[in-house]
Amino acid sequence: MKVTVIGSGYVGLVTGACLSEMGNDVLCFDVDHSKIALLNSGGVPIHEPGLAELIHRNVAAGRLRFSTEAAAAAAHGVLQFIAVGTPPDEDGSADLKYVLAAARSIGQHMSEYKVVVDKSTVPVGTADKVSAAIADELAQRGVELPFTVVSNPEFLKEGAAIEDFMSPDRVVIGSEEPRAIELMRALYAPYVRNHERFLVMSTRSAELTKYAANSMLATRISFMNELAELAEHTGADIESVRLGIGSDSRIGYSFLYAGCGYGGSCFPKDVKALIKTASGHGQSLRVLSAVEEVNNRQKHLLAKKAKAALGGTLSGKHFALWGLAFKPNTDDMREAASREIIADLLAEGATVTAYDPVAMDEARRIYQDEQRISFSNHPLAACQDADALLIATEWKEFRNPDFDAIKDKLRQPIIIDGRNLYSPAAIRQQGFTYHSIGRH
Ligand SMILES: NC(=O)c1ccc[n+]([C@@H]2O[C@H](COP(=O)([O-])OP(=O)(O)OC[C@H]3O[C@@H](n4cnc5c(N)ncnc54)[C@H](O)[C@@H]3O)[C@@H](O)[C@H]2O)c1
Ligand SMILES: O=c1ccn([C@@H]2O[C@H](COP(=O)(O)OP(=O)(O)O[C@H]3O[C@H](CO)[C@@H](O)[C@H](O)[C@H]3O)[C@@H](O)[C@H]2O)c(=O)[nH]1
Repeated sequence: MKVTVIGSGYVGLVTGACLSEMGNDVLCFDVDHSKIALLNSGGVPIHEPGLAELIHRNVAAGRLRFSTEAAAAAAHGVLQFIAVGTPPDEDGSADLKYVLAAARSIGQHMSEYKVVVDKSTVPVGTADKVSAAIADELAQRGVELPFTVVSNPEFLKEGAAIEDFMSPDRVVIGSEEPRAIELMRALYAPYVRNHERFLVMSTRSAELTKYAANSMLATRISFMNELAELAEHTGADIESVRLGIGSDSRIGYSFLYAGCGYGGSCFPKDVKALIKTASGHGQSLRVLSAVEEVNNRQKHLLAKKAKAALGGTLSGKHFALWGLAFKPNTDDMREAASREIIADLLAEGATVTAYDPVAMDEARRIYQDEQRISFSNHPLAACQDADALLIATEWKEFRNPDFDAIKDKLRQPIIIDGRNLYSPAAIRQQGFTYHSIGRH
């Protein structure tokens, strides 16, 4: 099938690469000329396991191309995927300017039937706005052409994006138009082996499903983070509690890890946007507001623990920080807990040496004007003369470090672990003062 993907960011590239892998003829379009130039010269702008290989293979096979030509993009696919960003507005609601610009671009250039697929995460009612934008462009051109707008939210996780796209838990299609539904069913047939996992519903239900999924997952995390605090007060261990409740098949183990807060380009923005959608309808989402509040507090916890561990002041102290990405296997630092931790430490007069296996280029870009943070190419070297080691991301390589070497490097053997990587008893036996989340 001929497919155009509008937006060659995280979701656009994964979508384009995975659709071409199954034999579709895919054109990825982006208004960012430097990004397309990079892709056309064999580069891949994001770190995602398996993505570069997939892109290179399908480009070589002639099934995947990149372009900045809006007219060529609109002409290419009968399916036009919109996968552009929906960042938060100043008030927290999703900013639709990129989505509507993409819709208008289709309307300006299309010359035959198109199925326009909203893959971006968009608030309830956006499919109607996309429809109106395309219809408006067609009217301005004085032409009448058929098109259908379908909602097809994306549920991939960064770091496991290819696998999530290739073997999805479900594919959600919001449409009531049989022709469009059949095209989508044919496109996704190789990926969705269990037909019950191809869920067709109204566009509005599909749009809300995406926010509901992310909000539910964020709720589980904040719930556990709040209980972790209670565990600290009461002498319970949040890890034991996680195992105790996760073994109930109605609850399950996923997304119950307490830590230094959820980040990334999705949970914080989508929780905010859903709260905003509800308030636009005169409804207050009280549970979700608490989820956000708990998460905001959680991101400040590591600096608070560091301050308490170092006698009540951070001024003049130096810290090693392991982990900058918002989670492992990505270089993405959007809304990462590390950013709040760094901000808190610097604000109180401390300095930081940070290490991350893949996010250091991104961090150097973010902190290019900041003298009080430096970077080390080795986790051990980052610990040199630090008053404590802080851990913000659970990269695999942090799980079994050389504790003796860490102790030699640190000024004081203090570890403040925002991801509960080590056994508190074992690490204390090694001579460390160890602070984690919700454990003793
Ligand atoms: N990143 C994720 O893990 C993830 C997962 C599921 C859903 N989503 C959602 O998917 C959407 C895209 O997210 P992302 O992380 O890929 O964003 P991104 O910021 O990585 O990429 C967006 C791309 O769209 C391009 N763009 C903007 N306007 C354009 C236009 N008019 N025409 C062509 N290209 C245009 C930008 O130049 C950019 O390259 C968002 O709504 C996001 O919430 C993201
Ligand atoms: O038990 C847990 C699980 C996750 N996290 C944190 O939650 C954040 C988000 O993690 P994750 O969901 O794995 O990453 P994303 O790539 O942001 O993926 C989420 O957001 C995407 C964009 O909408 C969705 O498509 C995915 O289904 C959804 O999982 C990260 O900071 C994690 O450290 C925890 O603190 N505890």
